[in-house]
Amino acid sequence: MTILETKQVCMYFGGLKAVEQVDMQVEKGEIFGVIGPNGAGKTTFFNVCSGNYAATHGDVFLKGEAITGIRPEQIAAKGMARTFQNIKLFNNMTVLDNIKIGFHMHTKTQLWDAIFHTRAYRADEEAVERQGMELLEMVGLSEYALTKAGNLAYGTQRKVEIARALAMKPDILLLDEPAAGMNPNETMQLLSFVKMLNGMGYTIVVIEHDMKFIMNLCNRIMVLNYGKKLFSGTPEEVKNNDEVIEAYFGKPIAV
Ligand SMILES: Nc1ncnc2c1ncn2[C@@H]1O[C@H](COP(=O)(O)OP(=O)(O)OP(=O)(O)O)[C@@H](O)[C@H]1O
Repeated sequence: MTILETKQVCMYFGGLKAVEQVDMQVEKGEIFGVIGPNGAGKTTFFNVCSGNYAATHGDVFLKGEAITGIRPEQIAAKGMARTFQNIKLFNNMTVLDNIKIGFHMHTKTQLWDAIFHTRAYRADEEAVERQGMELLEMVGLSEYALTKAGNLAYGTQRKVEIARALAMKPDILLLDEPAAGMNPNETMQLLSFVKMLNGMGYTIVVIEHDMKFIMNLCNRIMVLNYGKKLFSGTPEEVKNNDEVIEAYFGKPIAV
């Protein structure tokens, strides 16, 4: 079953064709990679998929439903969550409080309830606290629940950010350069973490520059170059494709 599909997606900034006629199909349960040289259009393409940008042309489908042009929070509510290149945690809040923010999307209480601490508000707070702890336990981060996010090692912050995206109860998770700035040890741990999430049933689409990471992680990979899809295939096929090798400045891809 196709969970995320783009058809002829284009994104232009004035005369600049950042994304040009990209077709992509991500199947349920897979880890799908998006790679390409700097400026190839990867992040712009993600922004179109997640509703942060409205495509100039083309369509995006989530679980068969057209989501082109609808707002990011509506797309998130339909089952797509994402992380960004820069970590966006609240550093002065605990890990648990950061996670709880993700859950509040699903609670029914209003501002009124929060101000007056109504029974409904207290019940929601308790439920969110419990679900937050359950989520942290599920992903192996419960020991950090009461630690301030800003005090965590960089690699752990990244995991917490991914865990917070899971609070939105997504079917599909888009990760934009999750290994950026990590040391080799943190990258290895992140690889296991993402594989574990995939084992739990989450479909994952990931942009990454670290070739070793992407080749070891993904079932299939799409290569973008100058906004266009250059090639799509298994890691083995990508590694051996002449056009892909050429796009990476004529060098064989080191993995
Ligand atoms: N908001 C914007 N306004 C104008 N041009 C933009 C905007 N966002 C991206 N671009 C341009 O679109 C092209 C694609 O950029 P994008 O960031 O999507 O590439 P990328 O493949 O993600 O690059 P990197 O690997 O360096 O993150 C680049 O030429 C970039 O300068």
